[in-house]
Amino acid sequence: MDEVIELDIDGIAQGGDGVGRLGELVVFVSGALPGERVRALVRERHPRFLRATVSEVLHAAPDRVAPLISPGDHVPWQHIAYPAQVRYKAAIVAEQINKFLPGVAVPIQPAIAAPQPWGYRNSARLHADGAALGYHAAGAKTVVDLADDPLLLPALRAALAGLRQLPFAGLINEVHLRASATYGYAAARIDPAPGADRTALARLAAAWMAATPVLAGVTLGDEPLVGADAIYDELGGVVFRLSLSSFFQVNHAQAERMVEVVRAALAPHGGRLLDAYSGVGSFALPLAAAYDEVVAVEAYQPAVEDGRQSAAANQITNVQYIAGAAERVVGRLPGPFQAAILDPPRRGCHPALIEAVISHAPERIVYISCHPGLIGRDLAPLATAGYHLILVQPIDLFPQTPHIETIIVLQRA
Ligand SMILES: C[S@@+](CC[C@H](N)C(=O)[O-])C[C@H]1O[C@@H](n2cnc3c(N)ncnc32)[C@H](O)[C@@H]1O
Repeated sequence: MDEVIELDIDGIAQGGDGVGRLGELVVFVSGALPGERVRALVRERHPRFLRATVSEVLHAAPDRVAPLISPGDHVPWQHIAYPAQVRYKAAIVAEQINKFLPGVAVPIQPAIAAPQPWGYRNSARLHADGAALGYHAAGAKTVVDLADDPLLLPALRAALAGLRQLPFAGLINEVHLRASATYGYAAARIDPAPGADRTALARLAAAWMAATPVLAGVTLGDEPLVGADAIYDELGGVVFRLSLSSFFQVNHAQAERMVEVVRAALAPHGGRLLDAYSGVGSFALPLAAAYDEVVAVEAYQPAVEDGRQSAAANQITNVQYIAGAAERVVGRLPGPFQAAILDPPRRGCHPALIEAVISHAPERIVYISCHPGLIGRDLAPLATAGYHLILVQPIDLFPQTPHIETIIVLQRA
């Protein structure tokens, strides 16, 4: 029989679960908030901790609000009032840094709240299963059919509604939607179902575009199918060309704030800037005018192509893009660099990349994290090499979810 426990919640963990205790055991309870007493269903038992899911809230915290979408697995913090989400995120970052770098002073600022806690996402990855179209259920491969998603920008909600009217069953496996926040339109990439006929896919794409005036094009994987195969958006005063698979921050308003924070953190500018894990150049291109030269290193070739085309279209001539793994490329670059930006994917920086950056001895380093649990691991060698933290700035790019973005500025001693 399923085990039900009753406990008080007094903390919140990296990953988003409420935290309580049952005797000697720590219990991570999804859907629970600090200050609550809950009944919870045990999902996993480990020697020192349990994982459980709230089944009944016996005493609700003042921060609890009614969820907007059901079941809403992709918005696991929608039961938390938005100001509290922002507070919890800064607290999680501070706790994670203290845990991994004990004794290091952490100059943490309050998290920068998003101007729009809903209706901000400029991209979505939807899965199709027969006539169902939506996100995967939490921790499973089953597709939860999704009539609408208020987390998305209006152009993407229109694209989703347009596709749902059409006979897509058996033709598509996945759909990646990307919107231009600045210009208010969208494009889509279809990953076909096995054996789907290309002509039928082209007909579906054309019908989808006819039903959705804001949809400018549909690609089949990376190949053009009907209409546009990229979108254009602005960031930091630069017009970017974006293929449908290149990385671009999902929250445009907060990406603008990130560029501002990074620009201010690196002042005084001048000399050479290294932008490692640069993507299309979201920092490299807006900051180019402040440096003699910027070297942008990115492993994903389509993002490098987008970056080069964007640089040319904006008449930016002092940014050099290098396609390759940062951990192999950066150590071989000629120095010196006065400043470096490190913005790795969720798995954090490769240790060889950190060593290579240290060898270039930049005066200032901006490290951008989307995984607070790895900040301590990545910063430890920098701290040992004499860099100290001068700013820790969480910024909320992902309202309604426990994901946390943090900009960390380090200065060479
Ligand atoms: C979090 S994104 C940041 C992109 C960019 N700074 C931005 O804000 O748009 C991480 C980027 O690192 C790239 N990447 C992943 N592994 C890499 C590696 N080993 N070397 C270089 N780039 C890598 C990804 O393709 C992605 O574009």
